Amino acid sequence: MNQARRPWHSVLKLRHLIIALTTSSAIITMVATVLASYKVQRQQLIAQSLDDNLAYAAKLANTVDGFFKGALQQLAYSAQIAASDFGQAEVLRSEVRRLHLQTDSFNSVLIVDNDGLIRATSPASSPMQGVALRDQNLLRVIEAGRPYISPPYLPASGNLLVFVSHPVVAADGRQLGAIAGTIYLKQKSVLHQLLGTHYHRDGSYLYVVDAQRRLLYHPDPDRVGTLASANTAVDRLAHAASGSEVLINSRGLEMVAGFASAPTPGWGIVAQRPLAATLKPLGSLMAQVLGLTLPLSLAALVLVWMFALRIAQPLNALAASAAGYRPGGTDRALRAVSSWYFEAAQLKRAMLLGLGVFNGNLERLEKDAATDPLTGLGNRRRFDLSLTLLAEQRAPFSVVVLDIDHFKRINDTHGHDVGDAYLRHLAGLIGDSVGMGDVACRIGGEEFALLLPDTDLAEATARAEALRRRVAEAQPPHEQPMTVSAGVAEWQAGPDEDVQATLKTADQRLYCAKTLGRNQVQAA
Ligand SMILES: Nc1nc2c(ncn2[C@@H]2O[C@H](COP(=O)(O)OP(=O)(O)OP(=O)(O)O)[C@@H](O)[C@H]2O)c(=O)[nH]1
Repeated sequence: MNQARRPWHSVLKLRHLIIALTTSSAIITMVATVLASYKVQRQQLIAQSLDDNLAYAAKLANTVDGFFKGALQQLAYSAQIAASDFGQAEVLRSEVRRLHLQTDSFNSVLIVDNDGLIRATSPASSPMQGVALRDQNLLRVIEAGRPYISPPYLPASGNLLVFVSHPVVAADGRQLGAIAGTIYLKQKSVLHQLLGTHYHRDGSYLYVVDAQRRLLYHPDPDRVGTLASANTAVDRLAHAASGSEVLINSRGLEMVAGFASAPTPGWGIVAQRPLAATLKPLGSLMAQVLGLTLPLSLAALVLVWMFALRIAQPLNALAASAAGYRPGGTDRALRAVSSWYFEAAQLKRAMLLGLGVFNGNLERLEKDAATDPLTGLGNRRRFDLSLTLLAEQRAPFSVVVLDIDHFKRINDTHGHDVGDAYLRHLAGLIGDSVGMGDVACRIGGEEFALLLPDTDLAEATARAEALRRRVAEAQPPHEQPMTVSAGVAEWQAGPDEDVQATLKTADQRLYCAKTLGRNQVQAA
């Protein structure tokens, strides 16, 4: 079936609007809170991880730096001993052995003379014993003429290593050679003890680079000795800076990195943790935030809903009253509306005021519709209605029909206006003669009628006679005297009683009064 669509304003109610408004504002507030909280928590987790990694990198850099300072002091001490007896092979061998075994700083120790010839090694089994250094990098141990830490070097043995060396200087200041300790980069060495096996299951790791960006330590052994991929941490370490930042590593992963440099070897240490691992607790943190926010938001929403409904209630009731007018009912319904706040109270007051005016107008219209404008008495309509009403109530009554005698003459002689004055004059006398409950009407041109409830024929005739006499005796509005004739009839409730027949009887008796000479009352 094709139903006509209702206009939106007849479907959309204030209650719906308020609920929609409050619900959407509650949802927006909650989403904004959760988003803001997510952002703050994320920033805090990253900041915390940056701080942790920087602190860790700085601690390790400090340890590494301390180690190299100590190692150089040990080499300086051994260099002094070696210088005092540089020609004594046994002294040199015993010193390198002591340094190697006592300090545990180096994987091997060797003394080399100015010609590059290795004079003593520990362990003694080292294949380098007696060999002449040919490699330019190694020759720098001698050429440096100062404490020196070499770049990574891959000797024939295949053990990637760095040299830490100190010149051996005679008492007269001549350099005799150098003493050097090796630190293996790929095999177990002091470096691994210092840095520990820094490995977390969450993907955190650290690596060490030298000033030329070569990797000296890395969880992936294949990368040790190669150049570190370019990133800002490595760039800044090349300038001996320290700091922390989020960067992308060689595998394209976002990492939260802290970095610090160890100035003695000129190395940099980077400790980093995957951003994803850093942000892992975010899920449970957000669940906590939601767990706290959601019940509060829902409780606030329910409260706002309830309050909104209370606000809408009087307006709903006022709107319902305005939707249809029921005489008396609308007025009662409006008065019953509990308008508990200013605007609703004002609206109710205005509606009651409007309804009062409307009811007044209605009453006046009804009255006007049943009133004769010339005399102010009831008109034919009022007379007929009253007649019907009395008959319906089965209450006995009498009817008197009155007519001005020779009224045409008054009109013809003095004019219509004077005629009207006579009509008003008679209406005044009739009005004075009726009591409570009686109905006096002008039912035709110069014809009047009285309905007298609970009045029998005799009493009605007496009252008609009294009225006739008053009219005859009263001072007329103009020089011509005025008399009236009247016919009286009585109505009693009964199976055949017809009010129209009673009226007709009264009319006939009036006609009779006219024919019998006028100025008289006929009741039979
Ligand atoms: N001034 C005035 N005259 C009216 C009005 N209505 C009716 N008439 C006049 O009333 C007169 C009635 O005349 P008739 O019915 O002949 O009766 P009458 O002259 O009173 O004579 P009887 O009734 O036989 O005594 C007419 O001249 C009407 O014009 C009215 O509202 N005002």
